[in-house]
Amino acid sequence: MTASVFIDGAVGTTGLEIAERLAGRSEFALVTLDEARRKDAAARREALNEADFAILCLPDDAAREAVALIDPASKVRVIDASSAHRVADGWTYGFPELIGRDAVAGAMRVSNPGCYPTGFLALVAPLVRAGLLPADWPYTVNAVSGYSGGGKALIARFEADRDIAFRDYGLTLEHKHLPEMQRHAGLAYAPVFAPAVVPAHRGMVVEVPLPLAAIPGAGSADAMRDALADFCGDSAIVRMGTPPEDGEILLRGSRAPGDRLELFVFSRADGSQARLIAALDNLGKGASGAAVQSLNLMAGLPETAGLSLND
Ligand SMILES: NC(=O)C1=CN([C@@H]2O[C@H](COP(=O)(O)OP(=O)(O)OC[C@H]3O[C@@H](n4cnc5c(N)ncnc54)[C@H](OP(=O)(O)O)[C@@H]3O)[C@@H](O)[C@H]2O)C=CC1
Ligand SMILES: CC(=O)N[C@@H](CCC(=O)OP(=O)(O)O)C(=O)O
Repeated sequence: MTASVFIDGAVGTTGLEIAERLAGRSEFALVTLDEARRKDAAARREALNEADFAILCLPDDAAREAVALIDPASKVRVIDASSAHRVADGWTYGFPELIGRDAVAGAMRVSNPGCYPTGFLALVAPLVRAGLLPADWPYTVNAVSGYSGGGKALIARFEADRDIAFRDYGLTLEHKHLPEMQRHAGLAYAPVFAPAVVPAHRGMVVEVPLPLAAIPGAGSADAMRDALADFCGDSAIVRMGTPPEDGEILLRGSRAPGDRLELFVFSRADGSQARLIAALDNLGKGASGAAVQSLNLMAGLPETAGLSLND
């Protein structure tokens, strides 16, 4: 049977990439609103309520508005790519590797994780669960993203001003991703989060530095590698990266789209310090790839269908 899918925000950065991943798939039929009607509340209400699945690729306020347009009796199942519902009651956090594939498969309302939290949570949550990192340590997250992470507005800005070599931001220390990082890793404190943007279209590197010798109860770097490998299991999407022989992880301006998330643990020979690093595509496992993975599970299909998992 073919399921209908309405992407609200279909011409935005995330929406377009989801449509690309669904194109040509016979299991899904895309419902589209033309340019004149795509922001019309009545047209959106009808499309939202009649679809089998609605994927919200909208700013937070518009995503909340879309949910309010849904009749409680509607059969529609929702995946929200925005940050509006990531710690909200009644929503399942769409990180199947962390929350459980069955939980996502059975959910009516799924909130897609943020791109930075995807990297952070994959590194830290399994180690907290395994007792290798304490829940009450004040963690730090350093991250760089390609400019598509900021949607159409940031893409336009970076493409208009080729002189920006590095953009440090989040300087109020109140980034919207902090609540989901804290909640879904089960931490006592929100991490100190230092995000930045570089002049690459897509891709991101998320890093958690660990002064292991000073962290009460921290496990060894080897034990962390083993625990993260267990977390990856036989997933085709999340895997341990091969440590680079040249000792560097590059985010190339020409990075191809991809839906993988790769995890690394680097450490000093004396074991006193480690750096946990996650590499992903902000538009892949960080957004559109994750939404399609959850959609696949909700539709009872293999989780990797339509995803780009080539090296
Ligand atoms: N880019 C990324 O890497 C990631 C994005 N996200 C999240 O996904 C969501 C979408 O982001 P992104 O695709 O980057 O953003 P974009 O700005 O690229 O796209 C958003 C789209 O929503 C449309 N829109 C805005 N308001 C309404 C409305 N009231 N009704 C219908 N359409 C509307 C916009 O229209 P118009 O074209 O006219 O502006 C635009 O096409 C955001 O919440 C974002 O935070 C999450 C993870 C990663
Ligand atoms: C580079 C850049 O600006 N990135 C965005 C986050 C992208 C993302 O994950 O989107 P959500 O808004 O859905 O969480 C930011 O820092 O706000």
